[in-house]
Amino acid sequence: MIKIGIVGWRGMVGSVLMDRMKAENDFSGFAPVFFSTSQAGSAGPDIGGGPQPVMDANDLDRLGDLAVIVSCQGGGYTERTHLALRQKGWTGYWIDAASTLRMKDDSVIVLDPVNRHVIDRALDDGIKDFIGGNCTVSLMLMAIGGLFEKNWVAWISSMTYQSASGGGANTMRELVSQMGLLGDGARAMLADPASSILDIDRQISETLAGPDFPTRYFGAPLAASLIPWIDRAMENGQTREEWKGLVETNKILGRSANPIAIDGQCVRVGAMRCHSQALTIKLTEAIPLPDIEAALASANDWVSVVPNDKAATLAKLSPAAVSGTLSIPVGRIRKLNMGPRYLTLFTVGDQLLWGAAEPLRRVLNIILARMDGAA
Ligand SMILES: NC(=O)C1=CN([C@@H]2O[C@H](COP(=O)(O)OP(=O)(O)OC[C@H]3O[C@@H](n4cnc5c(N)ncnc54)[C@H](OP(=O)(O)O)[C@@H]3O)[C@@H](O)[C@H]2O)C=CC1
Ligand SMILES: N[C@@H](CC(=O)OP(=O)(O)O)C(=O)O
Repeated sequence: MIKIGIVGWRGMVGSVLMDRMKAENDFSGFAPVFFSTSQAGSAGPDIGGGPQPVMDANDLDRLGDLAVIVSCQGGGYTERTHLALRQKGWTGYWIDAASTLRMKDDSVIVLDPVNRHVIDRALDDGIKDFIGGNCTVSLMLMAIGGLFEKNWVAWISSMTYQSASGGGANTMRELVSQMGLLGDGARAMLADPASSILDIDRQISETLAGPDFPTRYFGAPLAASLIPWIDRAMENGQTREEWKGLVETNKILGRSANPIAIDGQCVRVGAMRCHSQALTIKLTEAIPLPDIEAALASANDWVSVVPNDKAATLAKLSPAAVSGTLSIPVGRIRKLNMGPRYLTLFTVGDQLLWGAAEPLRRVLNIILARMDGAA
């Protein structure tokens, strides 16, 4: 059986990946070898039949013995390990969640429901590095891939509402701690129906500004607030998260030489693990709304069009409705006052599933099928 190394299975993306691989029975097709930078020798995950042994993720000789390595370990590990393995002559497939290798010429950003043709061509060409895309970009493409397929997109402006999970496990914990403190501070007044809403509001503001309010990971309150900054600064005034929108989207679509303009503002909000985004799209033609909805809905098995009414929107188009699922609802679809070529829509997706883990397990299966076929 083909030996596949899995590094980073303990982390947040890795845990979601493990859950999905178990749910889809992926482990029946190969022999997994689990690695950790800190837990070598301890009992590893149970994929049926008891805990698996855990190997040292810094052991290049053992890694070099594998046909495929899947890493959800982080960019630092990729930097340390990928090049060192390649320099030792390792020619296996490297599948990674980290952004480190995404924009390299000899890597492909994977999102097979959207760019299966790019992945297949890369495999034909002998490419060996297959990297998951930025979560916001992947979720946007899952939502509006149908418009790109038709070549109806002239440009996009995206305004995002990104969840705490994008910052990692500690930021999710910090958001919940912040919410808890706010609730605790206001509890007595909330229990008294005669209390003044302005007193409650004052109490919330005091708690937010208090010295004990936990902001170590976000650097600012997120609960009862938001943070219009994600990732580090670029020289042109964008954040790096905003920069990824254009470069990664066009690379995924295989059109970096003739890019579609994409820009906007990326904002962290108090959702747990679903990113939402409002898109303004300039269409190449004045396409009628029913045609647009049909193209969106038929692009892949996970996207669905939500009718533009209040009941459907509240029921289906929110992080609370989507969290933990592979669904990609697209709603609030309408033409803007600016004219018939200006479209707006709103979409939500789980950033740990389609935004991180799912494209990785799917490209692993694509690669395994190729290797099987070649054997
Ligand atoms: N979070 C996200 O939304 C997304 C993340 N990514 C990328 O995926 C990579 C991994 O991200 P993420 O999963 O958030 O990272 P985590 O910090 O959750 O996990 C990374 C590694 O940290 C180590 N670790 C240390 N302490 C613990 C602990 N208490 N519990 C679990 N693991 C621990 C584990 O490695 P070890 O076993 O070696 O100690 C683990 O594999 C990053 O490159 C990130 O940029 C990509 C898309 C989305
Ligand atoms: N930057 C994303 C999460 C992430 O890990 O992105 P990337 O894989 O591009 O570094 C967010 O904060 O929501």
